[in-house]
Amino acid sequence: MSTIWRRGIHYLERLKAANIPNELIENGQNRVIDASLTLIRERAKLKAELLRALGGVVASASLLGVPLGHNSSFLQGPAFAPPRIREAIWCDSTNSTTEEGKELHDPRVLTDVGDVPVQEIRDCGVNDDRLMSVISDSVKLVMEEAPLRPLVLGGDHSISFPVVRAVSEKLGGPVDILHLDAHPDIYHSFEGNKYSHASSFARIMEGGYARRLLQVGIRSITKEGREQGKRFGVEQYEMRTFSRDRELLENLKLGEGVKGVYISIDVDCLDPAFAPGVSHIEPGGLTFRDVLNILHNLQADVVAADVVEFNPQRDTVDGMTGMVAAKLVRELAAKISK
Ligand SMILES: NC(=[NH2+])NCCC[C@H](N)C(=O)O
Ligand SMILES: [Mn+2]
Ligand SMILES: [Mn+2]
Repeated sequence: MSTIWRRGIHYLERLKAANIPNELIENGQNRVIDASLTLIRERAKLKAELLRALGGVVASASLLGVPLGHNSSFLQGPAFAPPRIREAIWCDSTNSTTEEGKELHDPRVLTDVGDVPVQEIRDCGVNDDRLMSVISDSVKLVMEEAPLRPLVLGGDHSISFPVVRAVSEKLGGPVDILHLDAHPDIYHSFEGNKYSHASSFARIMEGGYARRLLQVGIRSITKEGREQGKRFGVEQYEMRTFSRDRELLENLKLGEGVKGVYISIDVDCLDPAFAPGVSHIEPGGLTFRDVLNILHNLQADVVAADVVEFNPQRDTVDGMTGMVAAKLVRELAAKISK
């Protein structure tokens, strides 16, 4: 697949070459984007009205799918993840109770506002600057509706930048970020793409959207990854020292003195034995229980979270990684809601 196709500009170029007036193109793009935001806004409003009528809910997780895969440097399958994750969340092979006893069918724990229609928007020739703004705006629409808090389903990891930007702008200050990943995703730009999934945390740190960034599960890091980490004061916990760091990571307290805590889980933080359905297979990772121990013991006010990089096109036939991603989402919903 050509880079041009992946960046989604070919369609616009073709329309322009055919002498279609800019105004006509832009007007259509605006209408499609407005319609997309309207659907998310109205669903968020409805869910929040119901919760406020119930009363006594401080925070409730609300799913927002961002089916975007074109900023991946390798495979684009993560664009197909959100519906697979939803399907696995409600799969009858399990039940709707989280490990610590929260009930997922209870809207005070989890609701859903649907997906940002990424493909439909790109099909109108919308570029990535604008698309990233639409993602940020969608996240803000969810946060607008207390007690909803966004629980975002990726998508490749590029989506964390517009999501964290929105969270920080909406809350009016930086957050602390717990980022679980095999990779630091902090290249200044990757293959010339500043929105690459391998650069999202460079954009987040440059923007001043995070005070602390803790990266856990790291085992594929280049010289630039380490240098950028130092430059931005990132706390990088590498797998090669995990047995030593475990104690600390399983007793984290984050977010004091800032607006809250954001959790970003790249499914490839897990060892491929636990999660083979990812684009970037990187042996030597965390066990599923390592991740849950870190999450369950974390002391934090989690204001939003994402689960990214699940690639259904690389999953086993029984959808094992879909269940893994779904369980991460379920446990994050439990962590967020209160
Ligand atoms: N979000 C991700 N899965 N990023 C993977 C980035 C892989 C990239 N080749 C690197 O060297 O870091
Ligand atoms: Mn990543
Ligand atoms: Mn990764």
